Amino acid sequence: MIEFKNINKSYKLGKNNVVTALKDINIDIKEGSLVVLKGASGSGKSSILSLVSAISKPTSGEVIVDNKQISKLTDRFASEYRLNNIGIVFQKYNLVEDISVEQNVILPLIPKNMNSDLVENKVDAALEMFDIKHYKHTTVKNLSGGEQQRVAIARAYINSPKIIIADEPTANLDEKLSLNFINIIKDLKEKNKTIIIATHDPLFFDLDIVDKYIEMKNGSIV
Ligand SMILES: Nc1ncnc2c1ncn2[C@@H]1O[C@H](COP(=O)(O)OP(=O)(O)OP(=O)(O)O)[C@@H](O)[C@H]1O
Repeated sequence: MIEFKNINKSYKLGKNNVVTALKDINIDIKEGSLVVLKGASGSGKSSILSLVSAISKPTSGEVIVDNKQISKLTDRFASEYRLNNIGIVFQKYNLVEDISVEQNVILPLIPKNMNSDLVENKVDAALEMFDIKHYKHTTVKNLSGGEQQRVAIARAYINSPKIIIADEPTANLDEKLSLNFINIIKDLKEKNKTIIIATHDPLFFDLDIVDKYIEMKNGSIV
C-alpha cells in the first residue's frame, strides 16, 4: 500500500551545506498494518513521515501510495491527497487553543463543503469514539495534555483517512495516558487503518500489535 523506492532526501541549507536526512530507503507497508519507526533524534524518522504525507518531496526515488506516485504530485494535488488519505497526530498536537474542541475537530471538514447535519454527526461520532464528547464545547486550552491529544486524534480521524501518522505521540504523556494512547491505536488498527508511529518511547518496543519495526540510524535503515 505504501512503498518507498530508493528514497534519498537532502536539505540544502546553504551553498556548500547539504544535510542528508535519508539514504537509499526502501520500505513496503501493507494496508491495515502498524509500523513503528525507531531511532535516535535526527536519524530520519520525521522525514519519512513527511514524505508519506506529501508534506515534502524526495530528492530522488519514488513514494507510492495505493499505486499512485505521490512524490510527483503538485502542491494542490498533494494537499488534496493529504486531506483525503492522511490523519496526522503531531507531538504538540497543533490544536487551535482558543477555540472549542468541536471547532478544532471540524477543521479538516471545512474544505469538503458538507451539509451541517452530516458535519455534526461526524464530529459527534469522532468525539464519542475518543471519549471526549463531554468537552465538545470546551475551549481547548482548558483541557489537560491527554485530553488535548484525544482531540488531536479525533481531528486526525474525522475524514476517515486510510493512513494515520503520529510523530512522538507519547512524548508529552505520562505512562497511564501513553497506555491509553496504545489502546486507541489498537482500536484504529481494528478499523483496518494503516498506522505509522515515529517514537523513542520504549512502551512501543515490545508490542504484539506492531507488524513491523523500522530502525533508523543516520538516515539509513539498520
Ligand atoms: N527542514 C529541514 N531543513 C534542514 N534540515 C532538516 C530539516 N528537517 C530535517 N532536517 C535534518 O535531517 C535529519 C533527519 O531529521 P528528522 O527530523 O527526519 O529526524 P528524526 O529522527 O525525526 O529526529 P527527531 O526524533 O529529533 O524528530 C537531521 O539531521 C535534521 O537536522
